[in-house]
Amino acid sequence: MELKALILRAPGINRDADAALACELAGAQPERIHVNRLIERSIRLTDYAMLIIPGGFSYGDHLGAGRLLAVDLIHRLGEELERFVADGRPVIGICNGFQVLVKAGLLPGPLRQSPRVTLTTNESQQFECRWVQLEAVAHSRCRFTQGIEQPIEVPVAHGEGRIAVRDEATLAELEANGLVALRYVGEGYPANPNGSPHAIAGLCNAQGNVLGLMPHPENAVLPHQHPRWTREPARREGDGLQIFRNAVRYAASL
Ligand SMILES: NC(=O)CC[C@H](N)C(=O)O
Repeated sequence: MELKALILRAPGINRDADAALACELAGAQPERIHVNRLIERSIRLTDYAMLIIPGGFSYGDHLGAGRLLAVDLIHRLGEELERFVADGRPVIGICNGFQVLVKAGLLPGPLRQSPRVTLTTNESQQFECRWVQLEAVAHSRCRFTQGIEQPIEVPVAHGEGRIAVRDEATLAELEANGLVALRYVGEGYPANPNGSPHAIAGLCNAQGNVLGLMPHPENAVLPHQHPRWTREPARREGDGLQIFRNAVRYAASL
């Protein structure tokens, strides 16, 4: 069965082709769709099995990374998106896409509750661009990190990747409810590139079907994307592909 993945495009989004390749390698059929096509209803979100919001600099990161695209999503596509999520369909926001999901209130959710989590400027006060190690949190509710038992290597490239929470209780709640999906491996900077508390790299919603992460698994799908691919034993594929494969498998099971 053909499983269609909607890869959202918007002004300034620039990793849509990478996300499309990752979906294709994972067995889905990606379509890169501009947000305006959804807003004018010439294309329906509900015709797709999964949604990917890729990385980039949507609307030039004005008013804070992800903020303006989040406004589009809440105010012009809110109901459709809410239904999509409630139906349990996979939504993955990568880097700028994660920022969009958080600023739209879809992560950690529930939508329309006053936001207690945001993403803000890296502690280093600079854009961080390098490969990092990630671990999947064992007891997380996330559907797409299941079975990832070894640390994985993927790149990061962001200026506003630090999780900020309203209070300690919020952080404790994220942990206790299994909403922390991924962490950076290693103590402090530079292993944790942005200074997020508890080294959080990715969050999911309570249903586990919405994942947002700062690193870029879509740029770690082919063996030769890895920086040591000529020096280390042959890799069959990039570590990031597991996340997309899990999402496709889960979407197919719905
Ligand atoms: N690669 C990205 O998606 C970057 C996200 C955002 N523009 C930032 O700098 O934080």
